[in-house]
Amino acid sequence: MSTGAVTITHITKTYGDAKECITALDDVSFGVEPGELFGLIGADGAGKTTLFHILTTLLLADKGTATVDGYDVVTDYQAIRNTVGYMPGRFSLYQDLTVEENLTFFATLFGTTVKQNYDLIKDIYEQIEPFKTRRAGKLSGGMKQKLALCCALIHKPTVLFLDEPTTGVDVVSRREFWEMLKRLKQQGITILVSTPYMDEATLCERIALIQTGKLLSIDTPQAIIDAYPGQLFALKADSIPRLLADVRQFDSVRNAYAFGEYLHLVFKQDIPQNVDLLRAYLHQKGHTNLEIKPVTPTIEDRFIDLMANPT
Ligand SMILES: Nc1ncnc2c1ncn2[C@@H]1O[C@H](COP(=O)(O)OP(=O)(O)OP(=O)(O)O)[C@@H](O)[C@H]1O
Repeated sequence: MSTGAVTITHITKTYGDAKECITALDDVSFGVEPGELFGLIGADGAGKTTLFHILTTLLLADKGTATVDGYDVVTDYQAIRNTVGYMPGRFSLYQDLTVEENLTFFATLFGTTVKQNYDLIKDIYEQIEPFKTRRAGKLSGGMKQKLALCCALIHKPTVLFLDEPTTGVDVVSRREFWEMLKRLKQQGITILVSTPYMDEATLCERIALIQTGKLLSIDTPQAIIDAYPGQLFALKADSIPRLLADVRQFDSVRNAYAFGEYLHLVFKQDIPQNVDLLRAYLHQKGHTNLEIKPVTPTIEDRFIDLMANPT
């Protein structure tokens, strides 16, 4: 038996046939510790759902092995189905059943009752209880999300998989949702959460950055930021689109991209003359109200850099 809450070893998964083959996961290996709040961060199509489907035994990998709570995803799939909680990206709820009917249904599926495990969901359920006779299909996005989380928790799972739980949910509900995850973590539940939102990455203890089936980096959010190579600069001028086109032509620039109201830019090599030379070049190109300043990178900057220069 493996000791990690989740172990993934050389998992590869392709879809399609020899003529048109998509590699959704390409030799992915990593582990999640018991009780960890772990984030899988990647854009649409990165392979997050495929990995969750393999770990929740809904899909077989082509190659590699994986365990959840010590159980093998192939040979012990029944044990895994009883011990994990899974909140799929698209809502798993029965739209025609009411809030309480959905919850009772999921409890019954797992041979338990709402009463038996109410303690675990109490905080979350209390927020939707006033609407308990409302059909799930008539709930707001944030309320659906809370009900789906209650349904995924009602059998007291040891490992919880949440696939893009905050996609399409308003900012306040997103924040509340992450508060709920922290409280669940305090109860010892291992949580794997996938998200395309970079700001949510920093709320996890460790994260894996994934792009087109490949793991780009795995560490704590701070360590991933600290590994940013070189000094990052933010710059702006009166015409941002023209500024971007011009800096991309400048020989010593390694990467430049739009970031909020600024451009972010990193040089190929950090030398003291960089900024003066760039400023002179941009003045000569006719840019006005030019501002260039050093900034601290975010997870998103690191992700962009890793995507452009995978190691
Ligand atoms: N059943 C399928 N048949 C063919 N290709 C698939 C299938 N499911 C996923 N893919 C492809 O595999 C790749 C990974 O998809 P996956 O859904 O795992 O990514 P994701 O990170 O979860 O993104 P999303 O948020 O868009 O679901 C994508 O290129 C996707 O188009």
